[in-house]
Amino acid sequence: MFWYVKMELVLVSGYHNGAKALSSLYLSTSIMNTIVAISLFLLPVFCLLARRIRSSKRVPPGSLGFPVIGQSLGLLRAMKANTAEKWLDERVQKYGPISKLSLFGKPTVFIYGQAANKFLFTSDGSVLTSKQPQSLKMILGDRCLLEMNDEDHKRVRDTLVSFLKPDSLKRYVGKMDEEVRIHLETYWKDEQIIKVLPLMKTLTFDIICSLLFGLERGARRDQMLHPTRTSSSLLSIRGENKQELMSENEIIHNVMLIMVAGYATSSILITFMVRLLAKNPNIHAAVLEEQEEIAQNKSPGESLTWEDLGNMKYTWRVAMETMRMFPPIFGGFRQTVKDIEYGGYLIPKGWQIFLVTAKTHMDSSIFQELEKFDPARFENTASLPPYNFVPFGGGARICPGYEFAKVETLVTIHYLVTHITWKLCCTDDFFSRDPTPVPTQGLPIQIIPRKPL
Ligand code: HEM
Repeated sequence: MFWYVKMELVLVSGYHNGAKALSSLYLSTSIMNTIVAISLFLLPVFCLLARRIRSSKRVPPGSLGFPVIGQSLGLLRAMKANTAEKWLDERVQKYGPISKLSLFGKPTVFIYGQAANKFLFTSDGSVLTSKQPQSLKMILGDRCLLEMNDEDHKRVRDTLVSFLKPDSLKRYVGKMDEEVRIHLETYWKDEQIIKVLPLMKTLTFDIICSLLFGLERGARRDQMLHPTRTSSSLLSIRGENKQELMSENEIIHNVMLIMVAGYATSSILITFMVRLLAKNPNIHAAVLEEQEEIAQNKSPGESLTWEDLGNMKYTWRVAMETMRMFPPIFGGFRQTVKDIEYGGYLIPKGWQIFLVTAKTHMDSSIFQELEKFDPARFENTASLPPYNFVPFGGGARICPGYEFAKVETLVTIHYLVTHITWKLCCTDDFFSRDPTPVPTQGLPIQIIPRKPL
């Protein structure tokens, strides 16, 4: 702008002062031209620099730490020591609710809270993609749901979810009932001391093998550990016109995902319910009362039905309160597709977002008396403000195994409370995160049979 005004002044003075002024005008014009050329060249550079300076000012506070390592070891150590909440609270105190750090080799922004949950669950693939840390990707494969987005994600998810819908689940109840009984008869007998977590992992693994992959007890189940030899029912999935709905890689990678996502989470939920019921005799008594009422209407050996599960409302509240206090999954990762603004900060394209979804479960402005194990909180779930209680995530990626997990948990707790009692044998009350919560020594308990199965 400046060069243009100056040239106009020179032109006006040249009109009044003759030839001398005219030559001066030519000189000024050529200088002006040079300035214009330089300015045109520098302007974009200047704009770029200005943008960079502005952007870097708006990236959230915090430090990216050492290259590659960043804060990964600090977080992993805190999780092992069961001090992850404290570790995160210290970050919040130091940097505020949104801060940058580096996790698993990537620049990351840590966010939490109801608004953060809503943002993550409602953002589509044009803003955030699902990308897991490299280590998880190597285990599960790059064609599993957690690595897929938009149309691809929808296609594969719709196919998988058909196996997990209530219509399919209604047919599973009898089979689940059988798996649970055989498991309890085999491992939970006499007055012995057993470890709950490894046994629950065996049970939930067996249930998935049998119900989702059609693998009955015996050597064939071991094949699931070698996915390339899998002959699961998922492999035979076809569309209405017999066309293939998923590629072979997609089937293999999602079989792996369902195995891991399905058995590692439900086993934790049931293990922590066993722990909390032992510590809260009144709640154990109320669960027993509900389950005995159902058991009394059954003839010996008759299995539970879908309708019976609908009558286990109190027991499911106990499960929800267990997941509030000890969520099997306490957070997740996404990646930005473009520069985005969140909470007044800029999160650059390609950065990781680390959202600790379950931090709202331990927010005293949402749940009173946080440390109290109180299933009554869930008597009226409609009164809970949205995006605060999110053990199964939310939005397009909400856990498709939610109903499946509910059925296996209710069936297992039914047979546990009606057939045995137990007391904790742990010498401490400790658990670490790996990344799911893991009680000391797998939670040893002394079992006392009540009545035979
Ligand atoms: C108590 C039990 C369970 C809990 C607490 C749980 C929790 C979750 C959460 C929080 C997510 C969302 C992760 C994210 O947004 O990044 C998720 C996803 C998933 N869960 Fe579960 N889950 C459980 C049981 C199961 C079971 C039994 C299955 C299968 C039989 C299963 C299969 C999956 C799959 C396939 C996904 C990925 C969905 C997608 O990306 O679209 N889960 N689960």
